[in-house]
Amino acid sequence: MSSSVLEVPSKTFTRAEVAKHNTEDSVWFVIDTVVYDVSEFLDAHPGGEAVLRQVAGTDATAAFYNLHRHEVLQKYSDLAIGTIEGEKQSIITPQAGDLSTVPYAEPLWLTPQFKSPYFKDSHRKLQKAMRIFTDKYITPEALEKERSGEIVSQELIDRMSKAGVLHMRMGPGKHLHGVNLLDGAVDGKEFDYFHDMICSQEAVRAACRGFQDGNMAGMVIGLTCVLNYGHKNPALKAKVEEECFSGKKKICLAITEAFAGSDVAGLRTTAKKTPDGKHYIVNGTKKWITNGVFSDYFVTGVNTGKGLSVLLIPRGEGVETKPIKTSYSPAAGTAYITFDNVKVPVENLLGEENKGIYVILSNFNHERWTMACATIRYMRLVTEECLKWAHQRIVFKKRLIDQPVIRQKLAKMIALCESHQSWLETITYQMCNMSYSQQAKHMGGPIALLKMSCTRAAHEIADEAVQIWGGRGLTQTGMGRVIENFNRTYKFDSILGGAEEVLGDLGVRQAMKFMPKAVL
Ligand code: HEM
Repeated sequence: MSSSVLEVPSKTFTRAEVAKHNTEDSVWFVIDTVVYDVSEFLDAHPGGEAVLRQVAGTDATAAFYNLHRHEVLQKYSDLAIGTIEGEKQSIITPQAGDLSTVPYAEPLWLTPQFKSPYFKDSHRKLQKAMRIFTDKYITPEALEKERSGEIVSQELIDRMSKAGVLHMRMGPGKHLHGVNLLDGAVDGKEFDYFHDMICSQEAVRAACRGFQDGNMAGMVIGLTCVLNYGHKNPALKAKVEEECFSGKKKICLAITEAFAGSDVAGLRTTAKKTPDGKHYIVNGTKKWITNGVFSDYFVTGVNTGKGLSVLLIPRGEGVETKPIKTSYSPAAGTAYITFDNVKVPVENLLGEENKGIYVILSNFNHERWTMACATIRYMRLVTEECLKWAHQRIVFKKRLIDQPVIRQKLAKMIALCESHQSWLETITYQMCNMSYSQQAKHMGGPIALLKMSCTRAAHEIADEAVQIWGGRGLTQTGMGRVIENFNRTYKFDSILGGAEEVLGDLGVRQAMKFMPKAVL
């Protein structure tokens, strides 16, 4: 663990010296033994000048932590002028890659006193490397883009490509063989679903749900169809694979329409073959397409007369995308797409004509499981934030944690995190030990039920978290931003990739397939 304290100038002062700086021209105070000179910051302080003047010359530690996140002090470190003589900072400043020391903030397998049968050295190495990568590169950009609504930068995409992060997001497979994954944290041939789970769960810690989808989620669900069903046209498959993994081009999955959400059989976008049989002419619309705004390729569900087919459509004449305003950030690049007489070579058909349902279904389990990984980890992050806040927030002359009603809420949140993570790990273990066809037969139901259950749990956790945080849980900046983001966005996971109700029903119907014929 590399946690440390804030880096501040080495000069020391006595508390008596600090006390003198409570004048019109000079305002100093102490936070965790560090001396701050805010005389030039009074005008710029978002909380106003008066509150800073009220604590001038005193120890403002309790007042500060009642209102700010510790990271504020990292950001404004140039206000620190030294420390109090003979005293030491006690508040930990986390470093990139650190595990949290807050109870229940990490899954059990990452908590030193607990053991797990599932995780090997390569999982632990990957977790560490992925956390450093997320803390250093993903989180700072996520925070900026989530706010501005701009899409992910080419710089970050290039970095993810070079580090093999883009490749790993697609899950285990041949596309990882021979690729250098985070400086050798794991060999591509050994990469299993637990490594995959780690990548999802670490990246979500940036706590920016719109950016999280904007950060190549379209590729995770779209490129898979090309990898699994592009074999009829190996040259095109190789080209698209290379372009997407190198970050040069972006791809998304375009299935959903205004007419048909989870009901993929009801699609109205049509693809009709030209008389010479060389092209399809595509007409129709798509709605809520993640990354559609900036994608170069659209893996598109079309009606080919006798059924559903899937076409790889490059951006070009007749393809138009425009952003849709949703409750999460425009950073997700959510699009409304129109296809207007778009000419697509027949070689761009993925899988068989009229049998596109298999192409789409081929990735459903992985997509839903990935969403469960992320939701469960985001739930834990929210719980961690609540534990920290309850520990430091003082109201009615007591810390929140001293109120039994708050402890009840936290107990429920912790139990939901632990139970869903355990269930996820059990399912992941089965996936690691099954062939693709066994997974298709046995895991569709359990994964559907897991995703349904964790988005219900997310609903409970969002609700309790906002109650614990009050107005801050509804405020996009400052201390409660993680809670606000989660509360505003957890619903995406209960709709995307199959609505809760559809998945619950699927889980039970799948189970009934194995029901013994005998009356029990
Ligand atoms: C070096 C010292 C300080 C810095 C750099 C600082 C910075 C900030 C920043 C960036 C915010 C915006 C909200 C956020 O991002 O969390 C804020 C809000 C605020 N600050 Fe400070 N602050 C400092 C010290 C203090 C102290 C000592 C007090 C009170 C005695 C105080 C009272 C407030 C208040 C009342 C708000 C508004 C909080 C809210 O809207 O919930 N600040 N401060």
